[in-house]
Amino acid sequence: MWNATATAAAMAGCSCSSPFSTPSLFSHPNSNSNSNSNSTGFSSLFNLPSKASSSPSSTQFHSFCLHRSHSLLRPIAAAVSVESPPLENKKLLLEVKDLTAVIAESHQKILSGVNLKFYEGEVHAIMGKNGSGKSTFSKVLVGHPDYEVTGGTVTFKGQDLLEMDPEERSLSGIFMGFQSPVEIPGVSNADFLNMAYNARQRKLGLPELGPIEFFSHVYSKLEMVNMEMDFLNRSVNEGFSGGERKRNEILQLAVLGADLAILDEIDSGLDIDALQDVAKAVNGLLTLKNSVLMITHYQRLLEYIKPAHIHIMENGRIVKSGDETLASVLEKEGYKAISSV
Ligand SMILES: Nc1ncnc2c1ncn2[C@@H]1O[C@H](COP(=O)(O)OP(=O)(O)OP(=O)(O)O)[C@@H](O)[C@H]1O
Repeated sequence: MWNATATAAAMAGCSCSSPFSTPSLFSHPNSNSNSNSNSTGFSSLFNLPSKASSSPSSTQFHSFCLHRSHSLLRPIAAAVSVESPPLENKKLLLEVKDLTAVIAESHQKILSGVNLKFYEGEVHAIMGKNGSGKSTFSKVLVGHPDYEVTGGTVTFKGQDLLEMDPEERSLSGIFMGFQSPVEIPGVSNADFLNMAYNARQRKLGLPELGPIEFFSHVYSKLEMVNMEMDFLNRSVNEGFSGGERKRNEILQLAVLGADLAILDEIDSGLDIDALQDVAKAVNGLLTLKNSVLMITHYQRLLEYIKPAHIHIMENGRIVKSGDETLASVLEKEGYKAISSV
């Protein structure tokens, strides 16, 4: 099922019915919270004008996906890679083997045998021509219902990811930041985040946070992405500019956390300052355990968030992998320099 955790997970970068937008996660206003946050909400607590209500319905969350985990995040400087331990000490985070997938409705093949190995704490980037399958790959990882896996395996933290529904994927620590973040009219950003956070806490058997405690948690994250407090009171992504939506995705990631954050074109539509803010925030979330998979068309993002590995996708599979020099070759010579055909 695609639910709030999924939504949250998806909003944090996924797609739809479970790790991110699950209705079940939002359907317990009187659950065992230490704060009754769902019924009170940020708006009333802080006297913010109530532009958005605080009661998202399950339907509102159904078209999202999302992500997250709540690992502790250690800030580091922007444009600085986390120093990796030697390979033999690294733990395998994600292993994709011969993954094939089709569009569920039409059975059109999009992924034709993706292979990828990802260790904890690593940053990877996937580049490739328009339509090569990058977004499809990321959506398949979070369990987007538009796609059907037809072959191959995906192991995440030692578990069969393909056996999990989208919400379980989110709860297991995958977050997806979408290329086109979805609006949730009538639901304030703060209440959405608080509910998504508490939904995850509930699922993990951890204490929930009421509006006041949650405000402290979210306030420092706002600073991280250089967003004004007013954004907390606005409906999720409604009326946000393209750049504000991208910042909001990273805010969700910062609030919810993730072992693996998948960021689909997080740099698109960002001005130079916003790109630096977003990159700094993402770098601030990296630890020896937290990992990022970026999808991008541009080398400039990779100048701020340094990937250890760059992969080129073509016709639904990874045709070349290398270090950052691959991005420089692409920038100078285009995809013809590395095309497999
Ligand atoms: N739900 C869908 N319905 C129809 N076609 C789809 C669907 N999802 C993906 N496709 C098609 O699959 C191909 C790969 O799409 P995808 O979005 O994964 O490419 P991409 O590499 O992310 O492209 P871009 O760089 O332009 O974002 C495209 O031809 C796209 O039109």
